[in-house]
Amino acid sequence: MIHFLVTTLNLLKLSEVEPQASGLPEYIKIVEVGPRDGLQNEKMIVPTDTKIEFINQLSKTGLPAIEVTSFVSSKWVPQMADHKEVMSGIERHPGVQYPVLTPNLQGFHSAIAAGATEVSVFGAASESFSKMNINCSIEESMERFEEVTKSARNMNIPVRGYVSCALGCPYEGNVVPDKVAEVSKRLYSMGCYEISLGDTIGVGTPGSMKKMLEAVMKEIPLSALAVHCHDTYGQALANILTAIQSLNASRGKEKTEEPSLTRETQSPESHTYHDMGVAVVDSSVAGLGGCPYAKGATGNVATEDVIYMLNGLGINTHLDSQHLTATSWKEQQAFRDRNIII
Ligand SMILES: CC(C)(COP(=O)([O-])OP(=O)([O-])OC[C@H]1O[C@@H](n2cnc3c(N)ncnc32)[C@H](O)[C@@H]1OP(=O)([O-])[O-])[C@@H](O)C(=O)NCCC(=O)NCCSC(=O)C[C@@](C)(O)CC(=O)[O-]
Repeated sequence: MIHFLVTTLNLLKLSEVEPQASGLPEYIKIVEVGPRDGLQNEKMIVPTDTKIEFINQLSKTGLPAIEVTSFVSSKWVPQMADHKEVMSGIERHPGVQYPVLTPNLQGFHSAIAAGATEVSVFGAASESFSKMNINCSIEESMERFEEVTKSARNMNIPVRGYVSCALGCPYEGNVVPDKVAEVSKRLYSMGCYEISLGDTIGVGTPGSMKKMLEAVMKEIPLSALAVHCHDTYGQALANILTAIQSLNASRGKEKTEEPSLTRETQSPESHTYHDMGVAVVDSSVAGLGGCPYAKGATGNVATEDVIYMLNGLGINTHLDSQHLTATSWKEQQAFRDRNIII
């Protein structure tokens, strides 16, 4: 409640801001990660039909992208063991992207067989986290992702790339921005159309977010970046606000090499991405989330809170926030009815 009141009070001031005048993007694309990042961390397995219903409800809210599941080993993440059933069971709405996580070629082929039309590879800027999360070094992960992006290119499947631990690692602590930039550049160069920078354990602050983005933007264009914030220390909205503000002063190259499938070709509409801040934000309804291999990390930033802030800033998301909040609430009730605690 206090959080809600504070947010409301701040937005009374922020709503007077003109997006263009203040260097904010006109439109921000929300990538909903609740069904994957949210549910992967639940203690109790969410039934497959509940997941499918959850995703079908989310599809009606106008979200442009909903991360559905991950094609990972069920021994590593039992919550995602029903990936094939979920992927093939959901209703697909025109104009909505339904990406899934694929750590290697095996996952990629299973995802495609189940009907996936977009995949995400997920690397890290920390060696220890890479080993704990996907059981290989950063270098080995890049070799696997090269295989995935090569196969994806041949099939015209867009690939998104994650860089976890962009603002800190649960095993190594501090992560230097240059390492985040290096891993991001490799993913972008191999053809990932967008790089989502993950504050996996939610330790970032506006200060560290700015420094990290400055380093990454020297290597890849702003138009290919997304932020993925967890809210462990209540910094997620402040970090997102930092990321979406104009970062012109620190921008390096606007474009290096063009990946085969760009965000513009994937977005439901064409938007202005240049001269503003980051224009893609990952979030999770009801703040679901966490990574099973990042102990202590709490949920993602709540989609409802992000939309509320962006509405107040006059930024378009093309989302029905009331419908979204109702969906989130209804899903919480559905999970509670089945004794699944969120
Ligand atoms: C990557 C592996 C598979 C390597 O796991 P491994 O044990 O090193 O793999 P392997 O190649 O040695 O194979 C061992 C077994 O796994 C199977 N296997 C191999 N690949 C697959 C696959 N794709 N799907 C299903 N099964 C697979 C393979 O068939 C074999 O089965 P067995 O013969 O023992 O029965 C494992 O470490 C894994 O599944 N890790 C997933 C971890 C995960 O999902 N973490 C959470 C997501 S990351 C995250 O949340 C962060 C993010 C993205 O949200 C951003 C942020 O917040 O920062």
